[in-house]
Amino acid sequence: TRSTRPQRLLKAVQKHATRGDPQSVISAIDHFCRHSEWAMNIGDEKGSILDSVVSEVNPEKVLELGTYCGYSTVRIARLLPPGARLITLEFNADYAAIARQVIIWAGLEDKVQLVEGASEDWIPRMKEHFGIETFDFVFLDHWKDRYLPDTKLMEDCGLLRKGTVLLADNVICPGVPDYLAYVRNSLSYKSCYFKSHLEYTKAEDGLEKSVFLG
Ligand SMILES: Nc1ncc2ncn(CCCCCNC(=O)c3cc(-c4ccc(F)cc4)cc(O)c3O)c2n1
Ligand SMILES: [Mg+2]
Repeated sequence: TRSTRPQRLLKAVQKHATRGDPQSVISAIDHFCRHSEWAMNIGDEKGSILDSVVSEVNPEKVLELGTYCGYSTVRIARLLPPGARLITLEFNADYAAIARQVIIWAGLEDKVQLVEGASEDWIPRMKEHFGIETFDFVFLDHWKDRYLPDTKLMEDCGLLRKGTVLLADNVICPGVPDYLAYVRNSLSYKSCYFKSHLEYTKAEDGLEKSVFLG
């Protein structure tokens, strides 16, 4: 049977990227998505904004919601200090299998724990299952109608602390209007918008950075 797009993306990484070199993995995926097949990675333009926010926060504990093929996982993990940990949740087993291979090709498997399952099932188990107190940085890139309920769930589970930074992808396209209204109007968040473009296109999209005030 015909291969899947994530399988073809992984093949492009294994063909063009150097094992253990995260930047070459990022470049190989961006080249594949620009010149072969579009895929819903955050991409290079929004990816640079992600890089700058991660570098500013310099987090020890990171949660990523929605792994897909591991592109943003690699972007984040390559910037983490020694000993820092990234937990990434992926619902789709086929995507998770590809992402595991992409993360290994980048040589970042020691910093990353990929968990298969739904965010709503795993967020309540972060403390007892992973020994996590609170997260320093959360990247939201999963089902757009789960951004808001999962943010409230993280609050209720005590996973956010004064200063935790949430960064949300796709706040314009596909869009997360309920989440945006919440973080922009809540007295518990200081929020700002980074205008950009939908990955590999000219369409508008952007990232919303929201600092939890406790
Ligand atoms: N609850 C839970 N827990 C854990 C999980 N793991 C995965 N999922 C499900 C996530 C399914 C993929 C989410 N991402 C997107 O849908 C997405 C779409 C576009 C896009 C598409 C077509 C267009 F024409 C324009 C824009 C662009 C993006 O950058 C996107 O990120 C989970 N859910
Ligand atoms: Mg996205």
